[in-house]
Amino acid sequence: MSIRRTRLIAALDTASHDQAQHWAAALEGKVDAIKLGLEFTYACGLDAVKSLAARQELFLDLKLHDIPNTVASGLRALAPIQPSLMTIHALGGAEMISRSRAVLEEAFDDGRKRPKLLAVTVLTSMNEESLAEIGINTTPLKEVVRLGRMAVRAGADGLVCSAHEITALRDALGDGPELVVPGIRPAGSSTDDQKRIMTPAQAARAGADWIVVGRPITRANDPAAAAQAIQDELQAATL
Ligand SMILES: O=c1ccn([C@@H]2O[C@H](COP(=O)(O)O)[C@@H](O)[C@H]2O)c(=O)[nH]1
Repeated sequence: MSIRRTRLIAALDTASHDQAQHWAAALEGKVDAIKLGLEFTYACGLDAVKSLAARQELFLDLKLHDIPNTVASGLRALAPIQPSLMTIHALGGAEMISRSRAVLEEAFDDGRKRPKLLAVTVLTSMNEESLAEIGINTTPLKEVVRLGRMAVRAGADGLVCSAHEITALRDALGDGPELVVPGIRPAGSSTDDQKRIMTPAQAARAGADWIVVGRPITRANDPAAAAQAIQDELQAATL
């Protein structure tokens, strides 16, 4: 059994600044970080991202994927927001990842805490069938480990993966890389568009550093109570 503490990130997926502020305030002290992604950032802008980051630890999940120079420059432009975690796609390749890491090292060479650079491996909304549709004829597990090895070698601090791949990634890469795990569904909740899912307790036992939970919290009648129930489940799983 793992002795890591698995931390909870609430994904605040909304196009409304008021809604995100409301959730963030309700979840303060109940979650370890908030996640803002494409929907919020495109709809509300970077000043709104910055204002939410001032109150809570931030996972800025923009999943950059472009040529190395464009991704590295994008990260340089995002650096003033100072998130704790930020994402690029592993499929952008080793040069893109190493240049991204170098840009972050440079932007934070003044002693401020550098954001951890996470490479997204295979989206948790994909299964073996959806991989085959894009011409990748292998299992998500093998593909995640292949991409994960390359990404960590190139300079990623961690990986976004599903809970199903944690054990294989730890075997391949050790305890170093930060494993951030979406596709989390408390027992009985709707799977929505997620394919590779596990419960909070299963992900904690597998050794996730962070779990990312969106709709099971934000669609609950009482998001703070839903987050607290997940924290209780995480704690019980690692006792
Ligand atoms: O592979 C990935 C990468 C990122 N995500 C993000 O996590 C949350 C999950 O939201 P739920 O509502 O709990 O499904 C969402 O913001 C995704 O962009 C992911 O799900 N899978």
